[in-house]
Amino acid sequence: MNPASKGSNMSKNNTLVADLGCSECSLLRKLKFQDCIEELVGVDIDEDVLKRKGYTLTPLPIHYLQPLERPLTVTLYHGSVSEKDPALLGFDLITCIELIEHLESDVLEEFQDVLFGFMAPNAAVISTPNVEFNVLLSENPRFRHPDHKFEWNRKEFQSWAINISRQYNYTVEFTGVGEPKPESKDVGYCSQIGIFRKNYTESEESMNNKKNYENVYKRVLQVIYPSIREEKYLRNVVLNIALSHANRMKSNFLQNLFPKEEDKTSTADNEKEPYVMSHWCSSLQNLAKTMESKDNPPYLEGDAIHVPLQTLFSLPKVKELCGSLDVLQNMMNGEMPLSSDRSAIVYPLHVENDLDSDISDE
Ligand SMILES: C[S@@+](CC[C@H](N)C(=O)[O-])C[C@H]1O[C@@H](n2cnc3c(N)ncnc32)[C@H](O)[C@@H]1O
Ligand SMILES: [Mg+2]
Repeated sequence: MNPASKGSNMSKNNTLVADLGCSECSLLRKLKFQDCIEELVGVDIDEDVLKRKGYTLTPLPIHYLQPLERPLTVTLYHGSVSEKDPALLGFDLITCIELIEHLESDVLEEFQDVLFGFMAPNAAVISTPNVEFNVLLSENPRFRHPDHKFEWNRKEFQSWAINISRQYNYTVEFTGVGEPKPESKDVGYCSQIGIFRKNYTESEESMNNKKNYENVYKRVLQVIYPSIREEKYLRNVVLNIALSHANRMKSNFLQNLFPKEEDKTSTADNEKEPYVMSHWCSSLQNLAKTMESKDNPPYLEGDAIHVPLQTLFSLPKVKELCGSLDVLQNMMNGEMPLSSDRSAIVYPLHVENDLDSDISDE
């Protein structure tokens, strides 16, 4: 879904985060693990780096085995932060980590307007080198990177940020990363950070106007993570939990019917008794007695072990994911043989006969 179609996202649970100048996508890879984020977007003017590193954001096999509880879409765009694209509207947070010092002054001016005037996220984080810290760097370079167009001291960055905040109705506070040693603490952080928060709620009319802008960014990657919000993945997760539990219950039940030699605590006569129907019945009666106190234990009916769905539904995770017994029944239906009233999974005993002889042979 295009984030732009979601309006201002002011009263919602899903969080949209974009990283401008995302380069090798290292921040996006970390943000992927934040449970509240449902849309992650990266933008960079360097298409090659996006194509080279984009694969690191794609789902792994484990994501299919253990789908996320929330939906998560990751999109990478090739484009310039000096251009307005409605794909970047409605975001909660936009980060620009070590980006602005790579922009020529005219591009920086356009970027200011694009970020704070057009994209207008609820919050923005901008980091840039603090040139005062450079005296502590071994080679003491003028600039830390050949592509830097400028490096600001704290006063320069703060006055730029405060001006912008006033102009676009944001509030800004400052912090940084990379503390100097105590004896040099006057130079400030290695990298300085401005955290901007929007002071207003954008009108629907203004949002709608912006949505009409033409899309100029080129999408180079979009991946949708498997999530239990999607029926097929939810079903897989529920069936995995419920069926492994059902299998365990059925095996325990069988074990009680046909105890291994060493498990038997019966009399000497009983130890010699072959596994004939009479033994079966007495085992069953004992089993029934011991399980009477438990809610909905497995039971034998006809020539099949029945595992009640109610028991599986009472597993906390299954209950949370299904919401109602009906939903669990529908998921099981077609997957496992069910009793005629659909209240239990049916495991025919004749299939187990081989197992029985295996057990008694051991
Ligand atoms: C120092 S890197 C950013 C590092 C990255 N944010 C991180 O945290 O690892 C600067 C990035 O900004 C990108 N960039 C430069 N000018 C840009 C522009 N006008 N629009 C979008 N990205 C731009 C560069 O291609 C580069 O990948
Ligand atoms: Mg830089």
